[in-house]
Amino acid sequence: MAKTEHPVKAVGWATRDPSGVLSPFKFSRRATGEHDIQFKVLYCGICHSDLHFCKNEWGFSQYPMVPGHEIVGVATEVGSKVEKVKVGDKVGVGCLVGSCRGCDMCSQDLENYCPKQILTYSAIDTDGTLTQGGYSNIMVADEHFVVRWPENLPMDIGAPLLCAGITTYSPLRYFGLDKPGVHVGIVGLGGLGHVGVKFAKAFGAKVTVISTSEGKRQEAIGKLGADGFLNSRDPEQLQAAAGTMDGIIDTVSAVHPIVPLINLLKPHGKIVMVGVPEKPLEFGTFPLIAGRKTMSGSAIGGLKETQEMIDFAAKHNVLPDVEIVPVDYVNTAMERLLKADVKYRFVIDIGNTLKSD
Ligand SMILES: NC(=O)c1ccc[n+]([C@@H]2O[C@H](COP(=O)([O-])OP(=O)(O)OC[C@H]3O[C@@H](n4cnc5c(N)ncnc54)[C@H](O)[C@@H]3O)[C@@H](O)[C@H]2O)c1
Ligand SMILES: [Zn+2]
Ligand SMILES: [Zn+2]
Repeated sequence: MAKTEHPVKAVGWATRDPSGVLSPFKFSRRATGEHDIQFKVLYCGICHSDLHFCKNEWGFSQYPMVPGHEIVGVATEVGSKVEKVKVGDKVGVGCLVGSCRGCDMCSQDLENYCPKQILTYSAIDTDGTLTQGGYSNIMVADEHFVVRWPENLPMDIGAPLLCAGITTYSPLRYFGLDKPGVHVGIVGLGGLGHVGVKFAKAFGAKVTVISTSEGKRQEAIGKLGADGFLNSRDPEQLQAAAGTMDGIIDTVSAVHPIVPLINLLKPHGKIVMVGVPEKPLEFGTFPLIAGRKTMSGSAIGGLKETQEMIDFAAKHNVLPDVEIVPVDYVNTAMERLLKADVKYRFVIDIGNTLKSD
């Protein structure tokens, strides 16, 4: 029988069932092991994956669930063998808290593709208990899965980099969309999309935002620095841009047409799916065949690359646009997220608004 009680008392906001409604929740965290870092959570971003998970839209949610995988705070206790940080240092945890550390993927710093990876919440930990995420006052994780937080990076604004940041940074890098001279399309201007635009611009690429919301045109170009904007509901605009892009990162969270996007690619162009709609997408193969195009997917990033991404963001001032909210606003935030009514990421001010008793 799995042990369910740990010695460290914790509080958070959890959902108990696929209604997805979150409410205060008392639970426990394990004692700090020799390789562990325990930290006081100060900020946690709200990712659309939290919403998919809360409502069991992917079919593998485990309850009760404290979501949150864009977690930033300050180390309060470190195990005797921890080398990465000391008490008082700023730290972050993203989507992963464990992996096998020995497989082919792990040995290439790709813990994100380890078959035994352990997600930050809604997963079974090595001791048989459920992992719980960052909508909580305290966190503990093996130092391997903890990121050192750069001194000059604000913790509130920077928190979304731990998922939205790495999820766009990693495919831009891996698929060679990280240099001047390449034309990158970013589909969906939400949490992931807006950070993707900022990273692609920081790499020197030409960036076109592809969105269903005409209202985002001005902001995409004027504020986020995109070079162009395509309204994906306007076939004429899409036709005019056909065959112009080297790569596309698709961040859309719901079912949407793919063929018009594939048509935007040059021959040998690549479309990388990072959004995870709850139902399958449909597409014919002709648009891929014509021009030997590639369709791929990408999941977050390994820990080495996550640290590299955070350091790059701090150095090049790649900062998410956030709306900071108190923890008791989280259900409203989820409703607004579903309606794409946020510019562009909610971050919960855990440190100042989550009561610890
Ligand atoms: N691959 C990964 O590792 C990874 C990591 C994080 C998030 N995700 C997934 O990426 C997706 C986006 O996450 P996010 O946090 O940026 O979400 P978000 O809600 O902030 O952004 C999603 C965007 O998609 C747009 N959109 C929604 N429905 C649409 C439709 N039918 N047609 C066109 N556009 C539509 C919204 O307007 C919004 O701009 C989610 O599915 C999330 O689960 C994947
Ligand atoms: Zn996420
Ligand atoms: Zn592994």
